[in-house]
Amino acid sequence: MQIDPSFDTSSFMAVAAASPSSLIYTRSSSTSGGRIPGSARRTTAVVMAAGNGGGRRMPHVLTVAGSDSSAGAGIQADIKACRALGAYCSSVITAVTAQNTVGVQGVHPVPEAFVAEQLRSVLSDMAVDVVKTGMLPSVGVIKVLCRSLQEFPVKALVVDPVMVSTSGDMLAGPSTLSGYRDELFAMADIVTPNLKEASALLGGISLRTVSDMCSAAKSIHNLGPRNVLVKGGHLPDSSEATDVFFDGENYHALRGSRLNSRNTHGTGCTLASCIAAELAKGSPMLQAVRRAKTFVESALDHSKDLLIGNGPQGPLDHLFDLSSTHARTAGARSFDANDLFLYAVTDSGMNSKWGRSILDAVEASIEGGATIVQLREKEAATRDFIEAANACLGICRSHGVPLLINDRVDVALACDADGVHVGQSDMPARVARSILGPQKIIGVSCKTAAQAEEAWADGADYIGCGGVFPTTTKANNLTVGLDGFKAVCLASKLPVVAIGGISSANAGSVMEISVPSLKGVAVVSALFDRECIVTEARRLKSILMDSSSPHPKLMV
Ligand SMILES: Cc1ncc(COP(=O)(O)OP(=O)(O)O)c(N)n1
Ligand SMILES: Cc1ncsc1CCOP(=O)(O)O
Ligand SMILES: [Mg+2]
Repeated sequence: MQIDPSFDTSSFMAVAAASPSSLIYTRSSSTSGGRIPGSARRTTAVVMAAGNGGGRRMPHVLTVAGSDSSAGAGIQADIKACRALGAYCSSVITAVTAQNTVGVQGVHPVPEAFVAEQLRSVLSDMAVDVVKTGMLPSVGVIKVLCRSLQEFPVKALVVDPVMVSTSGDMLAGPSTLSGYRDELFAMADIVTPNLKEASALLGGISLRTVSDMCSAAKSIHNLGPRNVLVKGGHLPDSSEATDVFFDGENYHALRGSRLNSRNTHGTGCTLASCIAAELAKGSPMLQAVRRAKTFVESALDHSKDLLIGNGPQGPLDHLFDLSSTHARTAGARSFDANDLFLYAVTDSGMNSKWGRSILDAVEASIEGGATIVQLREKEAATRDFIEAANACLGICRSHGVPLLINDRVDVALACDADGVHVGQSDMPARVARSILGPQKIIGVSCKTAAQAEEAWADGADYIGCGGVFPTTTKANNLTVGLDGFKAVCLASKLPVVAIGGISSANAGSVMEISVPSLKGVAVVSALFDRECIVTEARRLKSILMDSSSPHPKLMV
């Protein structure tokens, strides 16, 4: 164990506390310094063994970054952002900074050997999924990190090449550029420079347009990372905040509106941490980037009237959703409309045709990328339905995928599913809402703008609109066609998922109508009446990803 020479070792000592699971640092005049006594190490090991016996795993991000005393950026932002997206975040501190909403008043780097020790402590024990880097104050720290990652490989590495703070203060000198370019980038799954950082990495070139950003993304990609996101938040003369994502083949312009707010401190750290959290949860890269961007936009919006500090740059409230936990009891709901992206609806007839259990079918759809599952079991006896729903819930919960029950509010209640989907001849959404309470998800089938308006007024969370195309899965179902579907999307105040006759052959044409309320497609036969559900789900997802970019791909 390393001790910082400036640390007053005479006044602290590590002792094993009476409670076997904790180590407490107490003030003492002993000369045993900061070393963890052998007995304490053994105690820790015993607890570790006991703790590994079973239980719930959480997606785990390790942030390697600097501490920001104002808690708007750095380690503090990373921990809050990861938690907001459902990931655990451990932290290795590379520097302690004194900063506030005015600027950075001081930087105190942590000795490289102690960064190495922190890395070893976390990586050797905690089953980290994704490492995210922020402020790396020296080439030495970068080298230490690379060595640690070679010794303890993780699933993904997200590199935010932090150099300058939002206030314009230097956080890592130009000497770190070679460390990024020659060592770290080759190990990175994604690098997320802003315009200034991209320019610095490329020798100071000027970046003024989206086309410049594409060229910069390509040049940075040539340095080794698998993906590059150049953030254009500071692009001059633009009313939009366009980021360019490059995966080595395609460029995606990810557009968002530029929000006028004083509270933007830490948005870069937050974005990279959200990407890391999404990757840790299993999202593919582009989806992780999109979700991260959506989260940052929401956090910016929720924080625009926050008053913290007297300087020009205030922090975000990353945990704004906690306030809606209180609001939820008063009516607001927890529902992420992005979950409608690839909506899998089960069919027992198709499962028996292919000799599959409902459990295997649901599991395969999730493995292939389904983002929400609906059990539509028209023939099942109530008891069997509840049993199947309980089993499917186990799978869905372990993957963070919501599970809805079609038609049967009683079954949803019995198994505590995430919600229900009801049609125009099922229980009215208003009644379902009063029975299920404010936190459950409620979807309603709508074929007209008037029905969409009613669903909204009844307190639904989303609408399913179709059949967009003819289908044999649902008898006597009226087809609304792409035009009818688009009209409902335009009128709907709720997010919309398309349904009816959708397959990999036409999913692109649905998403390309590009109305903001359209969030995804719901499919039955295109997944469950196929030989390999995983393959079909993957195929559909990749079509959806390619066609649902807010703006067409930019090819340069
Ligand atoms: C997502 C989604 N949209 C529409 C439906 C159809 O529901 P409904 O109109 O009640 O018809 P049935 O599915 O119950 O036959 C759906 N299930 N899911
Ligand atoms: C349940 C439902 N509601 C409207 S169309 C439909 C069936 C969709 O099935 P498929 O995806 O096989 O066309
Ligand atoms: Mg129904």
